[in-house]
Amino acid sequence: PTATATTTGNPPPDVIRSGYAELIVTDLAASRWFYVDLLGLIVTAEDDDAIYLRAFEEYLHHSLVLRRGDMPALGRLAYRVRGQDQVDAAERYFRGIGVDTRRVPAGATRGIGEAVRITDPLGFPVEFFYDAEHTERFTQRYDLHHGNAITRLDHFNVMVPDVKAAHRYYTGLGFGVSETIIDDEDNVYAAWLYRKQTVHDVALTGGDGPRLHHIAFATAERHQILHTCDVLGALHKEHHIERGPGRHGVSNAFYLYLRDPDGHRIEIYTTDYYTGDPDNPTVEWSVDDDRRRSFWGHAVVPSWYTDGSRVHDLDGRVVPLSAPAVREAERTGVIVGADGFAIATEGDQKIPFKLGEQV
Ligand SMILES: O=C1C=CC(S(=O)(=O)O)=CC1(O)O
Ligand SMILES: [Fe+2]
Repeated sequence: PTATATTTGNPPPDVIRSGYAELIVTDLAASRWFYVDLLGLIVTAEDDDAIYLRAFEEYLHHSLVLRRGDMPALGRLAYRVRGQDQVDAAERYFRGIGVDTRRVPAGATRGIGEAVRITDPLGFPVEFFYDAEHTERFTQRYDLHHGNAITRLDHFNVMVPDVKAAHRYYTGLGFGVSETIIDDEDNVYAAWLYRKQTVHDVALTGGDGPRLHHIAFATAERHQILHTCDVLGALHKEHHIERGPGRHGVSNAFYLYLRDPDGHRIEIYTTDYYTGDPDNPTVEWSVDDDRRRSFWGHAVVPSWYTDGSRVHDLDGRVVPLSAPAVREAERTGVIVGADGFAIATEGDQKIPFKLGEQV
């Protein structure tokens, strides 16, 4: 995929992957239990206000920051670019398209070098960085791995009122499109876009936005996801499981969705597929195909479509929401749109035990 220069001729920054996220949490100790004791992320650094976490294959300072705040929110999504010169390119490109663009000094985020922060055209707080402190990579520290060893950050999923506009924005940054959910009336319900050579670094979910849908981490193998489920059951904390475990249609990944103590959604994800050739084809799913979200046809709980985390602007204020301008086809009469709560049928018979019949 090739990026398109702006009208001022400035090419977009060369993004290599989703780099880190900052989540605002209301109880740092409760969040520490969830992300460190339960999920097994490694603490690179911590102080009274924040915890800096990384996964076992990661050698940069962190891929997740938990920062204490009064209400849960997304503080920032950060993409790593290919070099410090691409931070400069980001500044030129985003000033060129007229969005709020600010350069921050090294250390503005502990462990991260000089970077550029924007409010992107979709309303999200996004940082572009390269320089970052290196730390020990625990890939083979099996003495420290729990049974659910998380290997790395995989992707962001964001909720936007206009998926098509968000799709245009990200393809303009040179992201490839690996998969979409569409209908026969040219509606796009969701899309998955990538810079690294897997299914996505960012996914677009239709709904009121800007909101964060989830942050996803990868494990190496499915059994590590199942171990997290067993641990939650054993601890009688099973209420943290929102959806799954299961197999996705889109991405083909094996998945589990959790809700952290503040309700932020975290996906644990493994075995998607390679997308690195220039002619990698886009997989298009019909919104009527009940295998799209869960390949085995499992119902998707309503909260997975309706809930998301509010986002901060660059000054820490909550960004107001916009609703989808055009309500999707009224197959379900639900404002989330046809991609949620589909009515499953066999021939002309509705299937009573499927979710769409129950909401
Ligand atoms: O990572 C993902 C891959 C697939 C899906 S879906 O539920 O299959 O649409 C959701 C997701 O964006 O979380
Ligand atoms: Fe995901």
